Amino acid sequence: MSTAAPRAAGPDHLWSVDEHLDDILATVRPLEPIELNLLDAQGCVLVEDVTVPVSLPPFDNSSMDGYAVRVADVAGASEQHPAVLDVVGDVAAGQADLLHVGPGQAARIMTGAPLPPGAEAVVPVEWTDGGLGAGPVTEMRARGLAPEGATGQVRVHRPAPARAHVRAQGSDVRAGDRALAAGTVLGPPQISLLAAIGRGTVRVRPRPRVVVLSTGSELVQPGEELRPGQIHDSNSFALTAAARDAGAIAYRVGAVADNPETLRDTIEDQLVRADLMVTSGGVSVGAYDVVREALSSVDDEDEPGSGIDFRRLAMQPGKPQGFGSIGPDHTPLLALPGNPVSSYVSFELFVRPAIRTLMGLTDVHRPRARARLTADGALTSPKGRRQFLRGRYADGAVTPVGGAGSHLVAALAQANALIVVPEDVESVAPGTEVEVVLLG
Ligand SMILES: Nc1nc2c(c(=O)[nH]1)N[C@H]1C(S)=C(S)[C@@H](COP(=O)(O)OP(=O)(O)OC[C@H]3O[C@@H](n4cnc5c(N)ncnc54)[C@H](O)[C@@H]3O)O[C@H]1N2
Ligand code: MOO
Repeated sequence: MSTAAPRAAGPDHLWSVDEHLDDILATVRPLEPIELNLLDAQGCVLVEDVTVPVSLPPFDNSSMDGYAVRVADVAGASEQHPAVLDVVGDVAAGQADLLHVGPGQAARIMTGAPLPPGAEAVVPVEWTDGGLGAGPVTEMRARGLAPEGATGQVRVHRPAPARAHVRAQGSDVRAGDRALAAGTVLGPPQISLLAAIGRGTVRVRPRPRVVVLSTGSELVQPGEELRPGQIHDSNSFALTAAARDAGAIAYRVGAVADNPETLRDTIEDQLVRADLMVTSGGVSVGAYDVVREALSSVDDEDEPGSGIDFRRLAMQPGKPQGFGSIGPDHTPLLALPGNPVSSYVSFELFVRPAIRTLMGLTDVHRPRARARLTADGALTSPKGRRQFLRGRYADGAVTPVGGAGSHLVAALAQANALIVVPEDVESVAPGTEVEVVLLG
């Protein structure tokens, strides 16, 4: 990451959602490319043009289980007047020593096997008697059960033009072609192609390593009993899952108690495996808001250029936020508010684009759509705040789920979209067209 951008805004500045996002995206830079094994490169952005070294298919081969024949030998063949050919042997996929098919001869051939010299076409086994001397068959008999199938005679019931059922060398890609362009995101089909052309490794931008840690002395890990005043830590799970969903390798650090020294030590310990750090909680104005307390002072003599800026945003939920960099490598850190819906919405709007920028993706944002609001009554929204309400989107309509409260995790679990209510809108009537962020 480059040195944290100087932040001109004063402490009283109310940041817009876009200003905060711009600040993050202006600071976070794509990770340096590395060479990765194919499967480790899944979901990553390719940084090299990949050239095909050897044509695909590498040789003419059969697309059917059948018989490799000479066109003249099967011309005019029918079930009443079959072409009777001598079977010179089998050609299986992977076979290197090939038989020669001469006039009046056929080789039994399997799908993917090289077309043997002399043969010009393949007739599927269903067009023959399979060497059994009766009518048409539907399949070959297994070699172990009927070894005699590789010899004897076969009756062919239909003619075949030259190259019938033959997949030509280079009909897929040719040596020297560009298989994939730099900038391609490697999904399963692209990984298939790379493997097919023999590439075991590729040069890509790696998945960012994201360390997620939650703060709060009230937090207990799921599976453990709650004592009075305690709640289960859900944010570290939600944010870790969301980071993975965004493409990151995410490490969840269990909840850290509200103690600034412990928090600073924990963050310093984690920096070694982090390309990005995400914290939840402790960014508001309370006396126990540990992230703010511990990291406000990080803009220190040890790490010039580092620092976390705590700010208020004109949004709801997600008003208090922290952003900056930390440690010798200026690792970017986003400090999200603790309310579960606030932290999740903040992730979607700010952390996800940061992760995808680190990956070198150009498409870093969730898709958006216009939708007709379906609701029992008008939605209300605080003046001067961009509100992100949870909703269920389908077929061009969106229905709010739950209210605006940023503790409503059950409603969040029902949502598949965020309804965006702009800063200057205080009421939205049912039937109005609204913007939605599709959560996928
Ligand atoms: N006087 C003011 N109080 C608050 C303001 C304000 O402007 N003035 N802002 C409110 C807003 S908005 C938010 S959002 C929260 C943010 O608070 P913090 O980031 O300091 O978060 P905490 O106080 O640590 O926790 C808030 C809430 O969330 C629960 N929580 C925290 N971590 C987790 C977790 N990992 N899993 C589940 N739940 C978690 C925590 O128990 C609290 O209930 O501040 C408001 N206050
Ligand atoms: O902004 Mo807080 O995130 O409204 O609950």
